[in-house]
Amino acid sequence: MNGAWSAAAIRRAEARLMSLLPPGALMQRAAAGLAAACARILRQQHPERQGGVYGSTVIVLAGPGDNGGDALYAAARLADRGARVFAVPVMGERVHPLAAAALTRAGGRLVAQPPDHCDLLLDGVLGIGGRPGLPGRALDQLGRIHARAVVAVDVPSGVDVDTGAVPASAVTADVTVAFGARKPCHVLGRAALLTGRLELVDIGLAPYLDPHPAVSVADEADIVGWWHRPGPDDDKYTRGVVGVAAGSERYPGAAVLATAGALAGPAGYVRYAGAAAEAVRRRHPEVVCTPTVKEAGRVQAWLAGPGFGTDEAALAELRDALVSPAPVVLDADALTLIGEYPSVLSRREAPVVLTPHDREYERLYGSPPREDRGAAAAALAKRLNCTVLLKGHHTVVAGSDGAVWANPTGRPQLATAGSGDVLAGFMASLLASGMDGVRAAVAAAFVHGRAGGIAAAGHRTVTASDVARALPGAVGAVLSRA
Ligand SMILES: NC(=O)C1=CN([C@@H]2O[C@H](COP(=O)(O)OP(=O)(O)OC[C@H]3O[C@@H](n4cnc5c(N)ncnc54)[C@H](OP(=O)(O)O)[C@@H]3O)[C@@H](O)[C@H]2O)[C@@H](O)CC1
Ligand SMILES: Nc1ncnc2c1ncn2[C@@H]1O[C@H](COP(=O)(O)OP(=O)(O)O)[C@@H](O)[C@H]1O
Ligand SMILES: [K+]
Repeated sequence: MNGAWSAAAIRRAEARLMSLLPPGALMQRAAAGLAAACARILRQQHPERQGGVYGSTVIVLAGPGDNGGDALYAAARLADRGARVFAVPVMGERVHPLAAAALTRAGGRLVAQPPDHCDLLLDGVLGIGGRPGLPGRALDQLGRIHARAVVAVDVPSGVDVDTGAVPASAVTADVTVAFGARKPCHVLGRAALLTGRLELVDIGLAPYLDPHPAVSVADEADIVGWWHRPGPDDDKYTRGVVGVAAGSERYPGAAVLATAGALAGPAGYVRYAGAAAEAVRRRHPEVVCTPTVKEAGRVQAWLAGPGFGTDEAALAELRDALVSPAPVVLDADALTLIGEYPSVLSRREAPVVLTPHDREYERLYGSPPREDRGAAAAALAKRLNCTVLLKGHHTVVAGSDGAVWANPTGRPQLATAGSGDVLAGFMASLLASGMDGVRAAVAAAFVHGRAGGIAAAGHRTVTASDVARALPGAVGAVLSRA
């Protein structure tokens, strides 16, 4: 598991580590890692030039704090290797004095107006001490400089480090070189998009970090650890039976896609309950169909909602699914029904996972999700005592205990009608196999995102059926990667 730590937690760890090191040592570690990352980028830009750094033009936007210090020290290292370096103080004349002196000694220049083209722009305006928004001088320079690559130092300046919100102007980076650990802005919300590719520089902070990150990020090893692989004593029942209450005569496709998602998961048996049995049987002969939830028999997890409507009959089906002691995933129309009749959840004790997109979230919570998407998901999870998977770019999962996970996979091509049905069916299969609600949501988003990647390879257009077809391959890729 990877994690992201708040600015305050990073500062606590930094204080512990710093007390054991000579003054300035940590900043030198950071600057050395940053300079190495910049040199790699310059080498990729100019493979013909020896080393890549010599003869390149580097501009530093230097803020008043240690973030500017890191940038200036790194730029000094690049100047030592023959880069032409121009540093622009963007907060009056306030810059890290020792780092500025090191840059000047190495042949770099502090200027008010740098060239308007460069190979690399180093954003050293603000780090974890920054409040959202950029100083005017930084904005002016960002507007006029054409950079072949923008590298953010630690975080893209201007973002809200602890939430990933971007309420005001901020830097858009190609690469962010972060020190010691991820911060929430690297993995959550719009800030995660501004981060670009993330490179972590190890400055020795890890042993001093709190054991629990503010935001967790799953990796392949987590999914492998949570996955129930069938053993010699398993049969189709012990692997878990998943029930899918989805689709209708009007929307049979939702049933087909949700059952396709369920079939790609670890459960051993998929039951379908609803009015789209004909379409489901035609596409998936292995699915056992009944007209209603009550007639479906026992399952270890239900999915209810996609395409099953919001009328009386749908509400009755939803109530029947919620009566069962099995965990339940509620998606789409079920979320609309819960918004209208919140009392149907009130006597429920077994786990529930809700999978809203932003408009569904608003129906459930009464207002749209805040830009702090981790807090938004956690607030809904707490209020309804459920697990919440808030969809979108960088999907967020929150448990009712406040735990927040950011999904690192996925791509905008997944925003295609029906892809959420596939996700919900797949998640229900994970629940049926015995995974708990938060893990099932985290693992489903992770693998679904990978399936989107496989389906979109080579810039192919992607439909929900493509995502469903790619899911078994994505499962295989994830389970064999760790
Ligand atoms: N932690 C670690 O382990 C390590 C940390 N390291 C580095 O230190 C960085 C943190 O440095 P930092 O604490 O000096 O804060 P930083 O973000 O540079 O600037 C704060 C200054 O900006 C100002 N200011 C704030 N918001 C503003 C705004 N919107 N617009 C304008 N001004 C604004 C604010 O001024 P104020 O108004 O509060 O007086 C204050 O003076 C960290 O990100 C990493 O790069 C590494 O060197 C080594 C290991
Ligand atoms: N901009 C985006 N970038 C990445 N993934 C996205 C984006 N927008 C939506 N998604 C993903 O696409 C899926 C869409 O689900 P949903 O909105 O429920 O669609 P539907 O109801 O049509 O099935 C979700 O997995 C969501 O996280
Ligand atoms: K920065």
